Amino acid sequence: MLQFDLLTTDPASHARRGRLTLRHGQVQTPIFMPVGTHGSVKGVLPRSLHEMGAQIILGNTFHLWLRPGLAVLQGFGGLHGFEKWNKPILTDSGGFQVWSLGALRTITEEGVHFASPVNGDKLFLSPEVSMQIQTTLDSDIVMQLDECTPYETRGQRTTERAACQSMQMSLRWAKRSQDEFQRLNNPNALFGIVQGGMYENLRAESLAALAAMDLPGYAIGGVSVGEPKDEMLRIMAHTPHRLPAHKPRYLMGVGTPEDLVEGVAQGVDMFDCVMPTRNARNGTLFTRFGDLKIRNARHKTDPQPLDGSCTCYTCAGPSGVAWDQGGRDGFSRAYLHHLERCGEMLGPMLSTVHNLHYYLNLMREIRQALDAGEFTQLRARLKADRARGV
Ligand SMILES: CNc1nc2cc3c(=O)[nH]c(N)nc3c(CC[C@H]3O[C@@H](OC)[C@H](OC)[C@@H]3OC)c2[nH]1
Repeated sequence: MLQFDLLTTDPASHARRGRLTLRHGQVQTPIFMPVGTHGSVKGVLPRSLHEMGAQIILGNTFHLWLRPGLAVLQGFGGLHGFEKWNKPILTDSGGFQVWSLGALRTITEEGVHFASPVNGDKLFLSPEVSMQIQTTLDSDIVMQLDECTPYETRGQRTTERAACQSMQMSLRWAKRSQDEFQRLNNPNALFGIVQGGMYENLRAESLAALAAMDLPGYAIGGVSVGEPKDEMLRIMAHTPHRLPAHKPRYLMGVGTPEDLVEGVAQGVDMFDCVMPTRNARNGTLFTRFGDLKIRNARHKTDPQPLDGSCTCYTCAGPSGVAWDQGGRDGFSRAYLHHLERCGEMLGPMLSTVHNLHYYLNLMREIRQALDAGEFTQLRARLKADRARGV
């Protein structure tokens, strides 16, 4: 079940404001979706996710299938009951993780045979098995099983012929996913995934075939897989706005704050990326004026918060009043630098709250600008601010 209401479209770009209604609630778009691969967004309490305005989070079929396993998840009625998240969840099909297993797997038309990296068990993942797992997880948005076409194969750029064969198998797997999804009477929403490598003609073929399947939503896969930035931007400029306008569009695995703004301008509604959470754990923080490395000695005595305009708990404390507005309840860069240097758990926790809040707040600002017809101005201001440097 999914309803997508298109609220406004920007006259000067492909940007649009929308609202997704799913079984576990509504999601305002454009939206960023925090990644919770193993059933938790690393280092963040669910209550903090609610406080910072997270509307939907991700889970991962592959990892959850291996651990804790379907029997455990079944006992809790699925992932919502297990991880105590009562808003929407999107789960990936598991294909991307199996691909990253490299030598440990054999791909056939039927599906993928591989050895569990957890305990060595011989496992088999097919479109049908992926649908069965995601039905047990009871996620609001289910991704088809696809093959994420690699950007390179043995150091050589993937050829058009190889990308075509891979894309066509993903189309056959989309059909098998849809048939199984319907056979299981899954009440949620199945998304197709556009492949085609870095070849616009193949992307067009993939999206036309998927559009004809009349799926509730569509993702653009096969990007953010190590390709040069200009290649990703080329696909981002080609594919999203060619997808059905009245269906949600999800760009998988993207990206930096600049990529999100550019993606919205190209017509993307939904994003996921491990960057805010993963970078937080290695001390790279996003701020309005650029990225900041908290381990750098220059922060040793700095009383300012990470970002003077930020109202997150890390920058503005319990009062939520930003430093620039006179708030002095936030944690200083000196303190965060100290925690990082000592390897204190609280360091990555506070950094993750800030980075996720930064991404979610960026999308909130974009939605507000689209509502006010000021997206072009916001896009220009964000670009200039981020280039200023911290
Ligand atoms: C980082 N760049 C990136 N390019 C991607 C391309 C694809 C793709 O073509 N097909 C599929 N099915 N998934 C993709 C994914 C998602 C990875 C999942 O893995 C987890 O993030 C790492 C997360 O699981 C909670 C996410 O679920 C949506 C990509 N991620």
